Amino acid sequence: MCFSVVSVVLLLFILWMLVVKFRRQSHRRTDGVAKENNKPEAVFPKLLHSLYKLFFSTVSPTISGPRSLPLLGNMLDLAQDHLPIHLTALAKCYGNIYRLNCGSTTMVVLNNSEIIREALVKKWSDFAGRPHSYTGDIVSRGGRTISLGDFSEEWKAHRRVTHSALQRCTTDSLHSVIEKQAQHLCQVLRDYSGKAVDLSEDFTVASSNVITTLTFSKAYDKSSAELQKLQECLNEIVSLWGSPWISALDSFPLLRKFPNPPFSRLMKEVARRDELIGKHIEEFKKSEHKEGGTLTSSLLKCLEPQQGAANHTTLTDTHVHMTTVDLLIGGTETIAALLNWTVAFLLHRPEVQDKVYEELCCMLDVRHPQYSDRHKLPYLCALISEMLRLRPVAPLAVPHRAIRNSSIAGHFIPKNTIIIPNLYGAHHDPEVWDDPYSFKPERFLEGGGGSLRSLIPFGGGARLCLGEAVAKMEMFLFTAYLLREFKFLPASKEEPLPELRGVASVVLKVKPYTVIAHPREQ
Ligand code: HEM
Repeated sequence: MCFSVVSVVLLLFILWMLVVKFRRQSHRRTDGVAKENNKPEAVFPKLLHSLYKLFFSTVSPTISGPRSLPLLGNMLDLAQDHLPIHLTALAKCYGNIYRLNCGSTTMVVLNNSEIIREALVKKWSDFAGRPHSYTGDIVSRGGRTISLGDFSEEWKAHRRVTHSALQRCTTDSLHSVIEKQAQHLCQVLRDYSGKAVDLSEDFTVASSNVITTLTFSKAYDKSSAELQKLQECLNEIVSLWGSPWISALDSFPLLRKFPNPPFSRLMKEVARRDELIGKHIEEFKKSEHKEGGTLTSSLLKCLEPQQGAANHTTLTDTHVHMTTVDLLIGGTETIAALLNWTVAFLLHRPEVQDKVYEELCCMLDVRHPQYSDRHKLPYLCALISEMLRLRPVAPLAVPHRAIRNSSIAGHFIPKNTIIIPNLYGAHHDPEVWDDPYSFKPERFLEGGGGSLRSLIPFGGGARLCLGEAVAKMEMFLFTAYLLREFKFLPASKEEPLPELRGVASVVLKVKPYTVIAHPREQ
């Protein structure tokens, strides 16, 4: 009863706002066509169209989905605390492709790797867009990040230039940068002298240092106030932006008129982020590394006018700034979360660590691991693949947008439909994976039945994770160094082992836990 009253009041309020909006719009227009529309009868078809969009989905009627409530649509589904698990459960009822409504937006959720591949890889040019959103524009300075920018000539130039700069760094220096961080991380763990600790911050510092070294030739100590400020601010932005309080503003514009403390915090953190990164770039421009082979120096060079080249790029200082944001956000919490998941799962199956350790000792003897050793270390590689399968740290990738009318799995998908690739669901599909919820690295050994083709933790197509090569090298070297040097033991016999469901926001993280890093005898 109470719910119905609230719904009716909200509906009346929205109707009133729409009438006011259309009346204002029609008064503002002055051209001939607009004068036609000034007639009150032209306002109402538009009003009806908006209401129609609000209530009814326009995707193929053959795509089913959970019941959509008046006005709220499927907001309650989208506000679930572990969205990837909830979306995967919905796939059991509605199939591998289903629809959700949110305000006037229609979303199509894809839950199996073949369907995801069809949209992201085979039909990449139809689905390479990103949704335009009010809050996304605030976080990305009007869509000027690679991750949130829509598919356009400017975005393509931005991605191309960053991709080549990253490739150059990967060839020239990435291996030694990661090795240095892996050795430093091992030293930090040795210094704990067998104490039970939460390692998540150490993993964050190590992965963040890889990115700051690549971009600015700078690495930080865990105690650095500068690093702490930056990490705090980026984490806060990611977690606030993933919260339903903020996403609701994209689907229900009227809510922007009301006070929203999480949104005010988001604005404050974005301003703080821009101040911190801006300071870094200005310091870098003055430093001796300016001419060196870092990613930022390559990007800054692209902005300089080339002799004889007419307007060679549309990129600006803002793009360089936002590339740093993209790489720091994309490249820090993902790797840290995956390392943290790996240790958590290894505590549940300690014999896996022993097998990796034996393989490392047998193949490398006393030598440090190199990325080129990966072909000799199948068990270690199987462990990494299994972690990427079980806990894809970007479980719902980043939403895509259909930039033209298209189809997926034979269903009509109109332009502007939002596509959610449920990578978590695809990696737990019982049709593809035997015993999908169990931690079994052996499935990726020869004859184990695990399908590398169905493993899509980095997405695919035009929007394939830009840091895939960096991430693979980091995962390999960090895991090899850690498992070579330490045996991870539970904090105590009394404490329960880490909980493995995790907390899902933009990044899927394990809940905090403590662990003992016991040094192996060398
Ligand atoms: C295990 C680690 C990682 C995983 C699982 C991962 C996964 C993903 C996924 C699923 C996407 C979205 C793809 C899509 O929209 O279809 C993505 C995008 C992106 N990732 Fe990663 N990522 C990882 C590490 C990194 C690293 C280390 C960097 C930077 C060095 C990075 C930078 C980016 C960027 C810039 C994008 C946006 C690409 C675009 O929109 O064109 N990621 N990542």
